[in-house]
Amino acid sequence: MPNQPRTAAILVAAGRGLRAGAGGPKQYRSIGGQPVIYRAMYPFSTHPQISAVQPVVNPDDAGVFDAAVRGLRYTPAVKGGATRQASVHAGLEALAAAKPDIVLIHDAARPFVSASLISRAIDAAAATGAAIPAIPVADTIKLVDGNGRIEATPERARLRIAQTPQSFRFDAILEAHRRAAREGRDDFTDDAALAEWVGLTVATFEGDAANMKLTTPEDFVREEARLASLLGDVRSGTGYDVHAFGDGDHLMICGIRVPHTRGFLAHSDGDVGLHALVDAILGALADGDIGSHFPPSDMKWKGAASDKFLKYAVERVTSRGGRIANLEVTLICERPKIGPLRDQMRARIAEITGLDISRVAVKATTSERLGFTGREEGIAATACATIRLPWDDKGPV
Ligand SMILES: Nc1ccn([C@@H]2O[C@H](COP(=O)(O)OP(=O)(O)OP(=O)(O)O)[C@@H](O)[C@H]2O)c(=O)n1
Ligand SMILES: C[C@](O)(CO)[C@H](O)COP(=O)(O)O
Repeated sequence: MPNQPRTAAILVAAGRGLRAGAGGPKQYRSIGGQPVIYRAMYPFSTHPQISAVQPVVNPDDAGVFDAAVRGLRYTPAVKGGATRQASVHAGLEALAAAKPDIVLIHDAARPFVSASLISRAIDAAAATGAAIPAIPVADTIKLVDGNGRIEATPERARLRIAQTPQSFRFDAILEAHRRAAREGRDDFTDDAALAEWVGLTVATFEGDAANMKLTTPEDFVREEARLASLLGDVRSGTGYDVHAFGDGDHLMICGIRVPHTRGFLAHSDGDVGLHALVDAILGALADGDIGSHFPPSDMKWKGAASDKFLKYAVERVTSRGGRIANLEVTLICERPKIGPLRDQMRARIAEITGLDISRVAVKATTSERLGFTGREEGIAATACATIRLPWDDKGPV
């Protein structure tokens, strides 16, 4: 095994979710405001050790699949089979040409998988060749006959609940699936069972009680309530920007054109208000700053309208499944007078960001004729953004 094994992930999503009741296949239903499959795929798509994410879907779901995972990194989906086992096999065959060293196989119906569980799965496969996440059993389990009479009480301390992502050396699990297909075995409910059948030793590693599979309508009700009760991953960021005045007859401030006796000296349109907001949002995401995303050295941004920058920052939040709770900007200048323009600016920021205007504040102050803003050499702006990400790899704050 190379030092840095190439690791792919298969996301099986071709099931019909019959046990979950009405509402279409459960992986496309919403949980905590996001499609189940988006939550299940996101930690794989963003994991630095996963080189490819291979979804397996039912062709009837192609449209809803595309919409549900928009913005995530994955290779084109392949068609699933009539059973979970057949769907996994289809995913493995799709990866056969790329031949990764390790493959992780995950249920799209397990939306609460974390980055750390994925890392454990990769480490376990690298160390053992075949491993699954497992959690201890809390209740006593009975083995019963067809009439419900107890045949045996297995020793609870040795029982485990099997989860996904299950991780394997790619060539071994592909060969195991091919052999099962050749021999007409299609009854394995997980890949570990199939691996055991071909004689592989399968290890276990620490699973995660939160990484449950959504199977029944009650699972949806319970997990929806749990998510609603969480504060979520709330973050705030601040931004600051300054632009000097030059020649001109108008200024762009907070997305609106303000007639003025001066213009801005700037690479873009010089909209200090929007620039400060972009930095506040990127700050909340710990995702660099406006200069790192739109370098002033890049001629592409010369004279650019700053609403593009703000839209981009908002998309950085929404593509992570997050939402902006509120935006606030304070403009520091003697002139132009911001008060009469305040609501127009709030409306424009709300329009650019898709927020309700009640979540957008525009404030202004002078600097009492002190400093560069007091001397009317330019305008400064500070901003603050609060965002809420739906969950965090390290758990809710
Ligand atoms: N033919 C199938 C059956 C299941 N799966 C996937 O395997 C995972 C675990 O299966 P399960 O929870 O049983 O899902 P369903 O088969 O959809 O559910 P049900 O048995 O209630 O119909 C799910 O992500 C499901 O989409 C699949 O890709 N192809
Ligand atoms: C693979 C699995 O999620 C491990 O617990 C489980 O076996 C899937 O079973 P299902 O019958 O497809 O629900």
